[in-house]
Amino acid sequence: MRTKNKYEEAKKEYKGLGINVDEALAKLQSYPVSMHCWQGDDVIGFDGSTSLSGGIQTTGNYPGKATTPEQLMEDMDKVFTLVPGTKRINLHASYAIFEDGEKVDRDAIEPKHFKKWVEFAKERELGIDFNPTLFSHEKAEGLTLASSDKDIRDFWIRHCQACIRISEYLANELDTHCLMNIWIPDGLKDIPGNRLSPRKRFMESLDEILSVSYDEDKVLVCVESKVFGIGMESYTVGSSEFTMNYALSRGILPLMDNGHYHPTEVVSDKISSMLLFHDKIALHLTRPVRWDSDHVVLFDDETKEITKEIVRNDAMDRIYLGLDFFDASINRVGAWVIGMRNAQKALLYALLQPNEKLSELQDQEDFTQLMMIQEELKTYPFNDIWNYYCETNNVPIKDEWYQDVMNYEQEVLRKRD
Ligand SMILES: C[C@H](O)[C@H](O)[C@@H](O)C(=O)CO
Ligand SMILES: [Mn+2]
Repeated sequence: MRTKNKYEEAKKEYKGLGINVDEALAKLQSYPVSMHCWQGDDVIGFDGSTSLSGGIQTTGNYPGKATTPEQLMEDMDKVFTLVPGTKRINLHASYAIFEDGEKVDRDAIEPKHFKKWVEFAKERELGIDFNPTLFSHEKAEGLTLASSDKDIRDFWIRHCQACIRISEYLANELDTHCLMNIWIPDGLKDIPGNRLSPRKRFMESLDEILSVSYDEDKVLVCVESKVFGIGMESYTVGSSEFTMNYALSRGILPLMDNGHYHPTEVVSDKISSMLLFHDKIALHLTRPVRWDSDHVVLFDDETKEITKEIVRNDAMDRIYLGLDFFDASINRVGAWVIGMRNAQKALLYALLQPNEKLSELQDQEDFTQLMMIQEELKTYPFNDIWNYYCETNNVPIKDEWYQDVMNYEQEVLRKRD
């Protein structure tokens, strides 16, 4: 093996800090990261919508976007050959696959519309996570689950109930849980005349959605908060306080997306508080640049701080991690690979921290040593461990994946346009 000698040397250095590298790698290997399908086609889906709404936006026009389920699956397969670790996939309801000219509206989708995804996942031993799609639809031009129009509310309630049935089907077929995340884009551009009523309607709609019977061990329903969206700058119905209180009071999971808070707030600082009150929580890993821009996840400080919180709080079995970005300005497969590899890298970085020692130093108020160790660790031979992990996972080391993506672009993506 090309990476073995350097790995053995690096292991000795980490051992000096009391870190068991083999144990860290074993933990990393089994921790699933859920890969969002929507990076591959700019959040468009296959159910007929042609433009993205809901106050989120993809920018860029890089060639080669997937426009069919087959193309999207082909691109995801390419990514899987280049990313180590255990993966799940995360689908939106708008990625339903209709066959033989059939087409139903979102409130009538059924498990059979996801049969091809189940086949795809089974062949690759992947779990599937799921999301109702309450945007990019004529009935989502105003509010959805919080609408003052009962017909609109009822349509989206039926949609979310259908999604619970589909999530249960996915969980049963794949013999693993399905995380079902509800995010609504409901909000107002300008100062509201009434903040309470839409939130009350949202609460009642959610209660009605959750009134269907389903296996709560298999379908993990969560609600994702947000602070603002494009065109909803002044008020979002599903605010952080709303979703936290709703999730806690109804025994479902809160989902925190690190693009969904005020710019100086960080999700890494929220995780420990949430863990004290919730058995399980979910995260969307993204990169907000000045706003919820959904840039590709990097190996940056906040990504590392988030993964450190997952690991050091001994919460790898309590925190469900998924990615959420969409960049159409660069090669979309490359974007996925970079984001997924960085999520894995950040988890590894977190697993290679002397957490007990750091905690002791904090309690002893030895802040100089605490800072010193954290800084010195930044130049430890982390890369030698990462390369070994990639090689043992049969995926390229270092930048060697890049040429593969470029060849794929020439041979597959550019032939699509
Ligand atoms: C497409 C996703 O569901 C969406 O990005 C949501 O999770 C979100 O973060 C909206 O800002
Ligand atoms: Mn999100």
